[in-house]
Amino acid sequence: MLMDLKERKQVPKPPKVDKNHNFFESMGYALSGIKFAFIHERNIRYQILGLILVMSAAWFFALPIEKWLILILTCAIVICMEITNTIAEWIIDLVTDNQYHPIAKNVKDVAAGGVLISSTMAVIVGLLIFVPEILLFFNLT
Ligand SMILES: Nc1ncnc2c1ncn2[C@@H]1O[C@H](COP(=O)(O)OP(=O)(O)OP(=O)(O)O)[C@@H](O)[C@H]1O
Repeated sequence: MLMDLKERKQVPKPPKVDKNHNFFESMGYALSGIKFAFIHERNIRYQILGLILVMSAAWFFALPIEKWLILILTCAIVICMEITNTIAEWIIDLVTDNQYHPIAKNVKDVAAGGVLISSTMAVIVGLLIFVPEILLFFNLT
């Protein structure tokens, strides 16, 4: 009887492939997805570091709420585009089994283009918001 229980404990749970049954289950898998992306994607780590630096600078310059909102939304767009790019890369690698395909190239290039556009816009937004603050801080206006 004791042996039975011990053996049963060692049986690995089958991988989950059905739908989530409640909000907390969905949340748990979403958080593990973020953790996985953070561990495996260097760019996401850089972007989260960038988010922390931008938020610290916003706090340092005591920016008004409107500018906080713009910065938060801009950072969120960049991180979400990076996550979309990561999804595209993994799906392509899964489907092509890492073999060359011209459509796979287009999908990956377009996804990377989305990241490039959002990051470029984020840099412009950052310059527009922070350059006047820096000039004011050093009395250069
Ligand atoms: N299966 C494939 N078929 C055709 N081209 C591919 C394939 N896999 C990758 N490529 C090409 O190589 C490029 C880099 O792909 P890769 O998956 O390494 O992205 P990455 O360098 O990890 O991107 P990131 O810098 O966003 O993490 C793609 O943009 C694409 O042009």
